[in-house]
Amino acid sequence: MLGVTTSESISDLLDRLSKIVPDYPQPGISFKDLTPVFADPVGLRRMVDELIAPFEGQFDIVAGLEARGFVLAAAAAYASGKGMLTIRKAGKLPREVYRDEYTLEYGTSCLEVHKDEIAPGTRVLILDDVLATGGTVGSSVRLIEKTGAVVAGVGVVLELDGLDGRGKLEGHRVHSLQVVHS
Ligand SMILES: O=P(O)(O)OC[C@H]1O[C@H](OP(=O)(O)OP(=O)(O)O)[C@H](O)[C@@H]1O
Ligand SMILES: Nc1ncnc2[nH]cnc12
Repeated sequence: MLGVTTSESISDLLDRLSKIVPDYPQPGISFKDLTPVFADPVGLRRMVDELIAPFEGQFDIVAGLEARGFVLAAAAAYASGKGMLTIRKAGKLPREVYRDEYTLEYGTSCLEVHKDEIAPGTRVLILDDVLATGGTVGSSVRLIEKTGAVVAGVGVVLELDGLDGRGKLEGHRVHSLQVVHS
């Protein structure tokens, strides 16, 4: 297994591979960089497997949130034999969209989804790398619900404590692989 013992916990694996970058992208923000985990073959597989395991049999499609969420969602959709719902930043989707503006830890943004991408009632598993204020995932929940689909659950690799992202997702099942101090 490429030098990684199978007994290593996901938390230890994330501690070993991820990087913390102080004052990025703004002073005062402690940025949790998961790109080294994406780059590691065992790391990527472990993250994806552990994100989808609690939701097995409970979702029809995996939603990926641009940009880092795409990495996890595409791999998870492939691994579970499902498709991926593409949720993009504003202005990138070519057909009619639902749009939702939100704030996140270091600014404001806007997400969009194609209006006709999924049928009403479709059970959607949302995956992203980091849950901070919950602005991004909360926005995705609203977009998915606008299409008439149903949020089956939310999976994130890192949940930053102290920012109450979970509080914005009341009524939804949130599974995080590691809770970290922000
Ligand atoms: O809980 P929140 O406060 O919303 O923060 C979490 C979001 O912030 C990051 O995305 P970012 O918008 O920086 O975009 P990127 O994936 O394109 O780097 C991260 O990938 C999450 O989607
Ligand atoms: N502190 C942080 N590190 C990485 N991604 C983030 N998204 C929002 N806050 C973040």
